[in-house]
This record gives sequence, C-alpha cells and structure tokens, in this order.
Amino acid sequence: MLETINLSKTFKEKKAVDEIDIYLDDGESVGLLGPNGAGKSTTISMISSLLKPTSGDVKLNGKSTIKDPSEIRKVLGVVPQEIALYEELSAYENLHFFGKIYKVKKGFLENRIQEVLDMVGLKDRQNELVKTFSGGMKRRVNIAAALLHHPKVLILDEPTVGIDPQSRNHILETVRKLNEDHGTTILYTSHYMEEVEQLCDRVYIMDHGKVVASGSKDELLSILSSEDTIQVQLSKSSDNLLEAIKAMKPVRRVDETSDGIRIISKKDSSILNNLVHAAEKEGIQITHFQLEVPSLEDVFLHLTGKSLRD
Ligand SMILES: Nc1ncnc2c1ncn2[C@@H]1O[C@H](COP(=O)(O)OP(=O)(O)OP(=O)(O)O)[C@@H](O)[C@H]1O
Repeated sequence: MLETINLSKTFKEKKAVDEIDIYLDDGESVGLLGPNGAGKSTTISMISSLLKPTSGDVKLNGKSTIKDPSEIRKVLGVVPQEIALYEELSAYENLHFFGKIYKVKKGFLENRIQEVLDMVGLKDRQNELVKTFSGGMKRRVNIAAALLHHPKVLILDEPTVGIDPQSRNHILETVRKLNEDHGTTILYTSHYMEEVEQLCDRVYIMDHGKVVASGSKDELLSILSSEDTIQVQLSKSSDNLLEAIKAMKPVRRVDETSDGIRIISKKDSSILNNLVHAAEKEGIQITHFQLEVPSLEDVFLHLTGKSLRD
C-alpha cells in the first residue's frame, strides 16, 4: 500500500538515505531499526512528504506522492522525535488547535479529542497546562494530536526515548491497540529492540543509509543460525587472551562485557577446547561459560557492528 522505491537523499556530499526499498502493507506493524545517523528520520521525513528526495519515489497505492502529497497527508499521522506543543495551553487546547490544522470537521472534533485523549490515557488531565507535564505525558499528547484525523498509517519516530516507564508502557499499549484493534498500519522507529520485537510483524534494519536486512523476527534470527554467541567469565581479564581468541579461525567478533567477554563465532565443536587451552596458556580460569540463544540484538550487532544504543 505504501512503498519507497530506490529512495535516496543526499545532503551536500553525505548520502543520508541510499536507494532504499521498503513497503508497508495494510494493517501491518513494521519496525525500522538502526543506530544513530542510519537515516531513519530522513526516511520518515521523505515518506511523510516533509522532505523532497534527491531521487527515487514514495508511492501510495501505486501513485507517486512526490508531486502531489495531498493523499498521503490525509492517510498519514506522524509522531516526530521533537515534541511540538504549546506549553502555555492545556492538552485539550493543544488538540483543539491541531484538530483545526488537520481540518477535522467541527462537529466531529469535540468527540474525537475525547477519544484520542482516552487512547493515550490523559482524559482526566486534559485541562492541565502542557508545561506542567512530564516528557512522557507530552509525547502522549503528541501521539494524540497525530491521531486526530483518523490516520490509516501512523509513523512514530523513537516515541519512547528518555521518558518515564509509565508513559512508555502507555505508548506501547496505545500502539498495540491501534494496530490490533483499529487496524492502523504502523511504522515504528526505536532504539529498543524489545519494543520492536513486542510490537512489530516485520523489521527493517538500516545502517549508513541502506537497508541491510529485513524480514520477520524468525527470518532475521535465521541469519545467525550458523553462528553461536558465547558468554564467558574469566578469573581475570587479559589483553593477550582477548587477542588469542580474536585470532581463532571460527571467531567473528569478541566484545568485552561488564562481567567478561562475548564471542560471536561460527558454529564449531572445537571452540570450547580451544578457549580452555588459550586461557590455560595465560594462567586464567574460565569461571563461567554459556552458549546464548541469539537475539535480534545479536543480529543487529552482527549486521552493523554496533549495539543499538551506542
Ligand atoms: N538537514 C541535514 N543536513 C545535513 N545532514 C543531515 C541532515 N539531516 C540528517 N543529516 C545527516 O544524515 C544522516 C542520517 O540522519 P538521520 O537523522 O536520518 O538518522 P537517524 O537514523 O534518524 O538517526 P537518529 O537515531 O540519531 O535520529 C546523518 O549522518 C545526519 O547527520
């Protein structure tokens, strides 16, 4: 229903988005994951017709939205990263203002404001000034504003960054209900892998402006089916041992963690033996050894070489 075709954006020499093809089918909930600077916000700005692509297209039901964005604006609700509210107005007054901007018909607006306030759990706080709200409550008002015109597609750009756990849970629950109960199509950008795992049917992983992987959770996990993640605790840390492990043939990555090291290695039955020998050679004991079931976080690390919250 909504798709990007070879979508690209270059700022001076910087390719922020590089020929990406993503699609959203009706009623799907799709995650867009990527480290800082991967190009997620730029992609969202182009999909929502706020930013003109350098090349490529954004199509809604097969029709380009670049020349005529009027249709996409009708069906799309966008919750940007920055909170855009009038601090001196109440939540209700802000929504009234945005309702007029979105041209919600007068007769429907009152009712709709109460509905969206209910969805984000702020009905009983609607007459309080936004400046007295926590960051999480402000973001919930922002989400409510994006919902006023009954969008078929809702795009959320990292809606839970830096907010209190109560608001975070409210937001996740609101997004889940919108998708499951109201059939709203969702594009959800986040740094929190567990949110995307919880909410999304499919995931796109972006890095350096490109889509480096996409698919359902199971499809992405199968990327790592030929690899093991091994967590090791040592009696003491040693640079020599770290180097020796890195030099082992099946080993792809070694990272120091808070309580030891994490090794990503091709599946290899000799790895444990080799680790024990290498540790013995350095006079170090392996105090704990655990083979981990790979998570989406591991897939992300494998593809981008970065942790999501670097
Ligand atoms: N207006 C702009 N002018 C110049 N460079 C820009 C502009 N907007 C974005 N960029 C650059 O494009 C790249 C992609 O940025 P973008 O904000 O889309 O990434 P992101 O994945 O959303 O990151 P974050 O998670 O930090 O928001 C970055 O290198 C950024 O510095």
